[in-house]
Amino acid sequence: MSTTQGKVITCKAAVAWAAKEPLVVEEIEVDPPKAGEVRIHILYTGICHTDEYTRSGNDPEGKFPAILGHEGAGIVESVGEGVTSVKPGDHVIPLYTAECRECKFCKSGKTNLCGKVRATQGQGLMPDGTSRFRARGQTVYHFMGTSTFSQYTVVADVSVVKVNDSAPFEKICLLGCGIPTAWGAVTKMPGDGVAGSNVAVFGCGCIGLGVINTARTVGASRIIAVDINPNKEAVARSFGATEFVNSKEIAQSGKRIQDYLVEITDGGPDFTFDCTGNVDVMRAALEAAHKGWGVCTVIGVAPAGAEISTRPFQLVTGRTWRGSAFGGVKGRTELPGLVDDYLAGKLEVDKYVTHSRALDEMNEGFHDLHTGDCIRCVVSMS
Ligand SMILES: NC(=O)C1=CN([C@@H]2O[C@H](COP(=O)(O)OP(=O)(O)OC[C@H]3O[C@@H](n4cnc5c(N)ncnc54)[C@H](OP(=O)(O)O)[C@@H]3O)[C@@H](O)[C@H]2O)C=CC1
Ligand SMILES: N[C@@H](CCC(=O)N[C@@H](CSC=O)C(=O)NCC(=O)O)C(=O)O
Ligand SMILES: [Zn+2]
Ligand SMILES: [Zn+2]
Repeated sequence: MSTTQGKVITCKAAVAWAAKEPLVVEEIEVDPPKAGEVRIHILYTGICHTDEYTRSGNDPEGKFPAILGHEGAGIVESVGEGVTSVKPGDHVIPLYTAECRECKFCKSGKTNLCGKVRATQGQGLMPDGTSRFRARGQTVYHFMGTSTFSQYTVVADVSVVKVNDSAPFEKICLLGCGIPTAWGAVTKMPGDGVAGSNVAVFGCGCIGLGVINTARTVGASRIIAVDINPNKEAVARSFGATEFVNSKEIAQSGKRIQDYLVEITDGGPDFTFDCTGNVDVMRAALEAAHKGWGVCTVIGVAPAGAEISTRPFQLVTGRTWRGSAFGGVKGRTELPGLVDDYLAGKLEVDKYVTHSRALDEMNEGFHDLHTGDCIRCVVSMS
């Protein structure tokens, strides 16, 4: 039994006190897990663009003060009553997409979206409607059911998965979001799959590069990377892109990027992916997709109030617009296998970690996201 079991833990966390403000690394109090909950000692966390999206005030579900972070890995410190799926000492990854295996969504076999804790998660609360975090005497909200920017966090038992304990935490934290999101968006494509097809990927950040890498792994023919930053060409090619298009240059030449892509691919790529969160890009990605069968997958998360539009004719003429959350991956069922694949050298992870930071440098880590050469910044929480 751990010496902290059943007690309030005082530790450090990066607190987002208000939208648009830098995070403040300070002492917080973390309550013990209640029934059906798990308290985790977080060792490493990645910073995803979605954390920045919420910090910046663009998330309609954003609540403040909050502890952000959803791409972490750590060790179970203690469990609440009735928890049998994990135990103290287990190496785990928190899941922002829960998997209860009992709800209508889980039982449908059609989606990875679980309904068990999603409503309270969106309110920044645990399933009983309360928070386990306090700072400066105030209640602090949870985020995405994970809050990995704290040295200790509490999650629902359906929102955590035990993984192979020989895997390095500083790498497998990326299995909490970026890697499965990209991997699943490609490998779980409905229909005949992406092998042998032409693909266009808009946005060459962690997600876009992961989509490119997975498309290469499954045997796509042409993989066209599209970004506004010319420096992304080399990195996109190193992840498997066969071509690079600077969409800013295409626009400056007076052409729409979708028309250009249709032109150079004899009718359009078979599969396109938005990995930017920009609704104009989502439209271009849909309209670039091949008439009759092209499929556009939206992965990017758009700001509050933004809406997508296109002429319905684009859909009438056989293009499909779909979306993908956490790559369609069922975390408790599939993440252990993905971690094992990483350990077996079958799944790329290391190459995405370009920057490392200490917890006290969390804001510098957010700054890294905007430098153009950062795929993922991993923060050491100790
Ligand atoms: N659906 C899901 O489950 C998930 C969604 N996401 C979302 O996916 C998106 C990508 O995340 P991530 O890879 O971490 O973010 P990044 O910011 O690292 O990557 C986005 C990339 O898109 C580029 N870009 C921006 N505008 C355009 C444009 N008009 N045309 C082409 N490229 C453009 C950016 O360039 P520059 O750097 O120059 O701005 C950057 O290279 C985000 O919206 C994120 O919130 C993330 C994880 C899971
Ligand atoms: N809170 C936002 C929506 C944010 C969103 O779409 N999140 C993605 C994961 S992004 C990870 O980096 C997701 O999984 N969505 C499914 C879900 O159930 O949230 C808003 O309200 O617009
Ligand atoms: Zn994310
Ligand atoms: Zn469920």
